[in-house]
Amino acid sequence: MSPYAPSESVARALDALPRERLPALLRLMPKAELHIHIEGSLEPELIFKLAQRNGVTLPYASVEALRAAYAFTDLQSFLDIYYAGASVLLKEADFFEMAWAYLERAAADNVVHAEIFFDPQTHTERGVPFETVILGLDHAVHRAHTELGVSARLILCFLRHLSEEDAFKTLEAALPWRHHFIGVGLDSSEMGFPPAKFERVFARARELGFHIVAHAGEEGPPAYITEALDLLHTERIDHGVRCLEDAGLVARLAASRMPLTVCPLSNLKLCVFKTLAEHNLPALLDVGLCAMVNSDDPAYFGGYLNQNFVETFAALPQLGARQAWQLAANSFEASFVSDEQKAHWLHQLEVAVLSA
Ligand SMILES: Nc1ncnc2[nH]cnc12
Ligand SMILES: [Zn+2]
Repeated sequence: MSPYAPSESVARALDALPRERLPALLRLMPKAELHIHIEGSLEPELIFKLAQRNGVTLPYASVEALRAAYAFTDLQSFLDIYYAGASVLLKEADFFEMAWAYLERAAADNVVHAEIFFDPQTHTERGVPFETVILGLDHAVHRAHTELGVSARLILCFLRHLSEEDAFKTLEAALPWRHHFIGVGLDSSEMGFPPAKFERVFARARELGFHIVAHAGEEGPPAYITEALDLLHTERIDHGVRCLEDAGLVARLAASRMPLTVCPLSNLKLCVFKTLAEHNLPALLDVGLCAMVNSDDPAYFGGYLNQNFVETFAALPQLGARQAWQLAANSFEASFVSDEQKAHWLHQLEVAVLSA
């Protein structure tokens, strides 16, 4: 059961909202974004600008040619282009500019809080120091707080196609900047790289006091979700949409209010679901799971957070104002902030519904 059910007056307002006013509510309601890879917010225009500034040659002739290559068949076909795009990031100013652009877009979508993934190994293996990455991102995070009123935190992700030893080295190299990130995660190619491979490095991260999240059940089987829970002791599951294939797992996730950071447009573009109309988000909510909507890699998947909300609700008539509330409330519940902060945003959500 969600601890954030709407009050009676808010429930009445949600039930009375005409369907044509739903997109406006989705846009204006405050929400948290908990699954966004900052390298996945790098727009083609910025890729070309940074390539020119840094003297990096791209295997695409133009912005249009690059965009035309965004026709993915699965996760790996996307990751190949995503890592190529990230190769233009060399200087602290580049990381700042990328994160600032995302945070400005997030603010425009009424995102009041973002927990942002970054992939240090994508950069350190090209010779970019960890310090360059973290200082650029941290600068944008601070500026977003003062200039945009958006709170943001960073989560360091290990690439699961690399070794656990490499992840250990990355964690140790990051420790001088440990106050600049709040958690560790696990991303990149899922199939064939089960969470078990990273059990020891996540144990070390937990010992150090970091929050723990992991991608699981995006393309991989429900067993990977169970492993992430049992071996990595995750506090959230990123994606997790394949959990519905295992009824026992669903009962466990629901009973523990384990958050699932669902990314509908990502699932569509990576062919996890053939159409948005077939997405299982309504089913996830119906069985009582703490799911919410996120953009994953918005520059590659056709939209930022509000676009994800609006397109998903347009495709799925089962999703109405009650579900909009639930998804926003779940995003606050699942965030790594204080209960006082969550209560504050929930109040803002009530105000937004009553004025919609
Ligand atoms: N959707 C995704 N799954 C796994 N790794 C990723 N890295 C960036 N986006 C990702
Ligand atoms: Zn992701």
